[in-house]
Amino acid sequence: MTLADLLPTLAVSLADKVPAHLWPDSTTQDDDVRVAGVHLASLAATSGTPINVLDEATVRARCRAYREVLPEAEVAYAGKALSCRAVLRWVAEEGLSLDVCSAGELAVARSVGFPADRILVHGNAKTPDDLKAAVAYGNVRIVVDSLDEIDQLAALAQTRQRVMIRVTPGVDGHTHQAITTGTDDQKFGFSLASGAAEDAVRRVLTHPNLELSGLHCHIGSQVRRVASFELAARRMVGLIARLRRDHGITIGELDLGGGFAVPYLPEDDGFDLVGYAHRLRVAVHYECQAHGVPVPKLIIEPGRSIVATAGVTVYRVVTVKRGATTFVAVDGGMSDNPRPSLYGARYSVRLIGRPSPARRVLVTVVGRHCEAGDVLATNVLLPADVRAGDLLAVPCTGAYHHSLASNYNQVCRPPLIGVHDGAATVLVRGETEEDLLRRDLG
Ligand SMILES: Cc1ncc(COP(=O)(O)O)c(C=O)c1O
Ligand SMILES: N[C@@H](CCCC[NH3+])C(=O)O
Repeated sequence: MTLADLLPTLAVSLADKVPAHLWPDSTTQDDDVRVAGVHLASLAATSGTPINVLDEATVRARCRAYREVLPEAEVAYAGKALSCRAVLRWVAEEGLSLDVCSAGELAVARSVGFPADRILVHGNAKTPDDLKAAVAYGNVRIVVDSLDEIDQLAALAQTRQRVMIRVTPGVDGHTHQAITTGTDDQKFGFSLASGAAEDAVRRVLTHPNLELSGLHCHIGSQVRRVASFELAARRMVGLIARLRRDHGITIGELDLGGGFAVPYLPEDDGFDLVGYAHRLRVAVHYECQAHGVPVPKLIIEPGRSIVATAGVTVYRVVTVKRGATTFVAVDGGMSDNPRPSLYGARYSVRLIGRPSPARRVLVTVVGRHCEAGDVLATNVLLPADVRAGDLLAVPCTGAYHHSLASNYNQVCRPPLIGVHDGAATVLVRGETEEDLLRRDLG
């Protein structure tokens, strides 16, 4: 065999290997992808497709990484990224707290006995049911987001209720507009610049059954720039100092939210967690010293970065249409992953389950839904002989996939399958048509 014979094969195997940092920690790649020792193609053969696969060890490792870099902080997992009993048990066991944003997320927390004093309840428009569920849970912290909510909560609370105030610090996270939450003039929080945040503090103080335990801000999701987090932290400490000066209040807890970016594409850098922790600590301590206020207990709320790279989705190719663009259509789509249509999100994709010596070509992977915008990945390299029946694996699907999934076109939501030590366990079963029909009382 000559080198020329070998080169295409070499190129093929290199092209197929989506870089390791996009997969769960335990992944090995050859013709197939194995996660925690489980062959994804075999799993797809037995479980059907699409499937969302989740590596327990990766979730636990990310939890530990946050606790290690900021041991003095409370780390609250933002359950909106992926909320199910198993994941909440894992994060509870790893010593994390939990951020929930609805009565439904609280119900999942309750079902695993998540400790109340480690729960933070968010939401810009908490319904009366959300507030009742939060109060009934007992000893949670409720992050209030409007003057209406403050009064409603005060009317509901039987005993003293701990609250935090969500502040909009006027900081741009430089992320997609739909997930930018720290700038002024938007639906979340009380603006710092306009004085609304101080008005909210005053309102809380008028209610003797509300106890102000801290301040909160969250500048957005998939934020890469540490400088944005730093700026938000500095502004929040400035507010803490003003509250002490003008109202004699000492703020004990400062929650700086989540939003830490993860890589989705080979060229994406990972988030510099160690650098973040260092710069945040320095910024908070420096500002506190400058203003002469005690350093509050810090809280952070990572969601995506705890679960995103722990997840892989496996689809089966239904059909391939070759034209100016090659459309590879799979058996899922915007119902299990609306992120490309919502945020123009991009993904890496690879063929699994069979070797292919064919040259690599640029294709667009699309879903099965009745919308031209139902695209999963544009311009990804797949073997030119990709065909119906093939399996495709998409990494980085642990966050905001299972939790954002819908039943569009009456398509059943896929199962969530946990993998650990060579074993696969169904964590959340896939929906069936009976599930869908059970709700339809017509
Ligand atoms: C209040 C709050 N905290 C934490 C998060 C978690 O963000 P991420 O999943 O980007 O870490 C969010 C979502 O953006 C949020 O709204
Ligand atoms: N759903 C968004 C993140 C929302 C963040 C929650 N506040 C995403 O997939 O990127």
